[in-house]
Amino acid sequence: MDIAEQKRIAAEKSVDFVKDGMIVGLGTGSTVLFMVNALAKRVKQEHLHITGVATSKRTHKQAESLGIPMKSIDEVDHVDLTIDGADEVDKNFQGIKGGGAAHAFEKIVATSSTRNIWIVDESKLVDRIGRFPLPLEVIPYGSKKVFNRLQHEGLNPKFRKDDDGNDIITHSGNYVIDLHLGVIDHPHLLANWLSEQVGILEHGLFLDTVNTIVVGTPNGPKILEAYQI
Ligand SMILES: O=C(CO)[C@H](O)[C@H](O)COP(=O)(O)O
Repeated sequence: MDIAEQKRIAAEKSVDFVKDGMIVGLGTGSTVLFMVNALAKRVKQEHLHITGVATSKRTHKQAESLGIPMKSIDEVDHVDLTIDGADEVDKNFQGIKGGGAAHAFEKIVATSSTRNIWIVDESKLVDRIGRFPLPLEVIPYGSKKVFNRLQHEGLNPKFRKDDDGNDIITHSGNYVIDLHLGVIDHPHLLANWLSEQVGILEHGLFLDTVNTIVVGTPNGPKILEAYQI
C-alpha cells in the first residue's frame, strides 16, 4: 500500500475524535489535507457546530473553502483538540515536525490544545528520532551568525531552499535551517539548548506534546495512546 493511502486512512479515522461544539486545531501537510476533507464531510453531514483554528494559510484556505467556520488562534480562549501530521515519532511519543515549515504556528496551537492527535503513515514511526532533519525557524537578522554557531556546535545546519535554490520563507517572514543530525541521543537537552539560542524563533522538537497517534496501515487505522507507553 502506498504512503498516501496510509495517510488517508489515518486522517479519516482521526476525525472520529471530533465532537460537536469543539474548537479544533488543524495542522499542516499532506496528511492534514485528507483530514480536513474528512472533517468537512462530517460537519456537513452531521450538522456539527465546530470552529477550526489553522496552523497555516494553506490549511485555513482549504478548511474555509469546505465550509468549516474558522477563527485565528488569538480569537479563541482554548483549543479542545488539535489534529496534525508529524515527520517522525518515537516509542516515547517524542516527535519532529516542521517538514512543511509550519512548526512555529503548529507548536503555538498544540500547546494551546487540551488534546493533541498526530496522524501518520507507518514510515514515520521510528525507534529514535533524528533521521529526519530537525527544522528551525530563524529570524533573518543575524541568521548567518546563528548558522555559524550551529555549525560550530557540530549540528550540521543547512538553510532550506526551494527547487530553484531560493530560501524558504515562513508565514512570519523567517528562514528555515534544518539540522542534519542523525539519531538524537538527548532530545530534551537539545530542545532546551535550542530554545536558549537568540535568533531561533522555534525548533521542530515536539516533546511530551502528543496524546494519541493514529497510524494508517494496510490493515486499517491503528490507535496508539500515550498512556500505553
Ligand atoms: O510538521 C508539518 C508541517 O510543518 C507536517 O505535519 C509534517 O511535515 C508531516 O507532513 P505530511 O503529512 O505531508 O507528511
